[in-house]
Amino acid sequence: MPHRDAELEADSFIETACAKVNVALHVRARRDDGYHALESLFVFAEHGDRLIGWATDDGAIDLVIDGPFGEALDAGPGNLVVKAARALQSYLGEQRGAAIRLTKVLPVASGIGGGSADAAATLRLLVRLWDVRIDDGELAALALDLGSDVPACIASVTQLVTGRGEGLARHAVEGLAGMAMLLVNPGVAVPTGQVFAGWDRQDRGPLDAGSLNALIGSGRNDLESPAIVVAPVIAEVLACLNAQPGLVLARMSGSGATCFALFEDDIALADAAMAVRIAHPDWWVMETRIGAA
Ligand SMILES: C[C@](O)(CO)[C@H](O)COP(=O)(O)OP(=O)(O)OC[C@H]1O[C@@H](n2ccc(N)nc2=O)[C@H](O)[C@@H]1O
Ligand SMILES: Nc1ncnc2c1ncn2[C@@H]1O[C@H](COP(=O)(O)OP(=O)(O)OP(=O)(O)O)[C@@H](O)[C@H]1O
Repeated sequence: MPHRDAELEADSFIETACAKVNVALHVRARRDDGYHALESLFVFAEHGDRLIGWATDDGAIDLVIDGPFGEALDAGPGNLVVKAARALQSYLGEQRGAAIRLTKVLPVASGIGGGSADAAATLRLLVRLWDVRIDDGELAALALDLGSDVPACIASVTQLVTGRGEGLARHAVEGLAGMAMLLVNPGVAVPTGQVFAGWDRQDRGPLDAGSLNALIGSGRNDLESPAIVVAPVIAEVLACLNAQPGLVLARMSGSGATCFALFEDDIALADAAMAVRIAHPDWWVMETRIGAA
């Protein structure tokens, strides 16, 4: 029997788990629950991990992982895809299961929320596969239980995010959507908790996300310094990006180590991507653009 391309099968659904980028990330306070109160502008890249899924009748959640960063990940119960599926099943009392293939394109533990985006994409995928309805607020609560970045990854559009990650407001900034963006990771996994623990507890003030100029001029990533202590190579990535012609902004995303660079146009983006790849062939480089507001 000829091999059928899985993507052509009528009963499968596909979701993209787009990379999250914190254009600015202001840490305002350490909360009593140990988490930090943030103010951050989240944007999403047009590219990310890919999930394809089929509904099954036996209640099992079967995950297989491939892709360039697939080997770094276990497909067992600790995987955020499996955790998200189990959480939704138990919330819904759902008897059906799913077979899911995750193609891991984004580096793991890298500040661009790959795992969080996978968890959110899994929730979206299963809601479609199982044809179930769930209230937005209930879905957001399920998502927050899986990780602070997961609620914002459900909609994967530009949002102003506050609190630990639970305060979400859609927030278009003129000029941002469609902007050429380079993501660069030097290959060092940086644990989020360790970076927050290194924050010096100095509140450097609120985020002004009113315009691109404000985000560039007065926006910060307060986790940059503690992340550089954990992974000094981040400073090298930033220096390399800051030296590229046509640059609009270079900054670290999340808790690192991935840094992003926004460019004036596609040519500057392509030139910078090539320059970084030649200078640092071992770094991960992705050319993309900022998705819809
Ligand atoms: C740095 C960001 O990526 C910015 O978008 C997020 O705040 C982190 O989100 P995340 O990776 O989903 O983080 P979680 O899995 O919820 O938390 C990992 C660890 O990071 C720390 N953490 C996380 C979020 C937050 N607002 N304050 C924290 O202090 C906590 O020590 C927590 O145990
Ligand atoms: N499907 C998954 N993809 C990536 N990481 C996963 C996944 N499942 C579990 N994990 C675990 O989750 C942790 C965080 O992964 P993730 O890639 O989301 O980090 P991050 O990019 O630093 O996120 P953030 O920007 O939210 O801090 C890793 O230690 C990883 O082992």
